[in-house]
Amino acid sequence: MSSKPHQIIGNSTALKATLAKAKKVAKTVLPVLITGESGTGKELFAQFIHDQSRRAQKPFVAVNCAAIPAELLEAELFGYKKGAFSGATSDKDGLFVQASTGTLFLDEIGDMPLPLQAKILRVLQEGEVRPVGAKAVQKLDVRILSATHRDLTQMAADRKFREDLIFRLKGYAIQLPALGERGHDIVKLARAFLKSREDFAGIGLSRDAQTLLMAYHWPGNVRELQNIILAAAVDARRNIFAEHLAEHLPDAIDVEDPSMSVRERIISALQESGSLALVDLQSRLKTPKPTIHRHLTSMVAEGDVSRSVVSGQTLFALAEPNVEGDVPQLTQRQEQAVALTREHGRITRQELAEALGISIRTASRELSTLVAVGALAPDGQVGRMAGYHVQRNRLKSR
Ligand SMILES: Nc1ncnc2c1ncn2[C@@H]1O[C@H](COP(=O)(O)OP(=O)(O)OP(=O)(O)O)[C@@H](O)[C@H]1O
Repeated sequence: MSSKPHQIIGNSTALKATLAKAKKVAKTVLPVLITGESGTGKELFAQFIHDQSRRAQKPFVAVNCAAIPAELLEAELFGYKKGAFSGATSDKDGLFVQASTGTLFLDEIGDMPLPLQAKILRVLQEGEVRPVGAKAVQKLDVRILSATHRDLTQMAADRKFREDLIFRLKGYAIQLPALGERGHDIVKLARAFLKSREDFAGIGLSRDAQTLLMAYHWPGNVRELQNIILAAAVDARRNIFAEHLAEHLPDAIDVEDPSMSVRERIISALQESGSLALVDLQSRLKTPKPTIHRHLTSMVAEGDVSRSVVSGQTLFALAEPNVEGDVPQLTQRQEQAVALTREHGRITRQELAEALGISIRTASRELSTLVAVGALAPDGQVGRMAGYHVQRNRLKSR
């Protein structure tokens, strides 16, 4: 339970842009369709739009269309008259009427059965509802918000969702970013979840736990983060460490080396495969496409990665290492790293971090850069055991 209900946590660029849209549309009575992966906060945003609207003091009624059996959904939404069916022992207002003058939030709208879609369309078009078994219609004044994690346009193409209903629902569209696109919000959210719980008061997040949180791809988004943080907090004493989290993470991550950043994982995937398309990188790294794309764009700009189009498909590969005569400018620290590697014959991230007095994450980054410029070569081992040696004849000292 959150101490501040409906507070939307995060100040990443992606989240702020979405919040700004939500605030603007809240001032109107346009229907809003909120899309985004499961657990990204669609219901929270719906509540936020209502709270920011002129209807804030009026009812906010939410219904999960996927949770109510199809045969009950109609009566639930439109209400019914006594005797309309067996079990209808008295008149009952439907959710449309209960939300009157306020907001009705149709969650998981993509799961609404087709016959009911037609009825909803009629209600939205005509602004009136007829309870099951009633002769008369009731006028409505309801603002409609809806949400789905499904691709309604694709569903319409597959004839599973009515296109005309999409137009009615989508007066304005808000697409929520996946958690993996929200950068440091992940740690902010994790802290907020711990703080909001009396039973976990005082439990902190160690550095390695934060690094792991940032490195994980969060297929279940904020809901998954919340579950995992709270489960890890049960095992922790004062601080949550990476191993507490790792125990509860369902998907593979290089837990041995949580400092492996998206860039490092891109480099390692390209080292293994030669060249890959964006979609291959996405499935290997289990990281959202926009995140990988953002990194790839700057890696191409920095000359670490090359881009080519083969049979209409864009492929990415590690850029050719520098050859003699085209000597990259290394920083002093990078030169020290090369010298240390030469001295030891082979070096790991941990050894480099210790020798230079830097964090493992920074050491990893420096090693990746040195691999990308052709100064060092990896020895093929993974995680904490990964070692690097000097790439002979590739680099001249400055
Ligand atoms: N930015 C945020 N700040 C604080 N809490 C958040 C945020 N985003 C999501 N949450 C919390 O994460 C949980 C999941 O959010 P919510 O139920 O709104 O997601 P959803 O997108 O509607 O999921 P689904 O599609 O599975 O129904 C909720 O407990 C919600 O309060």
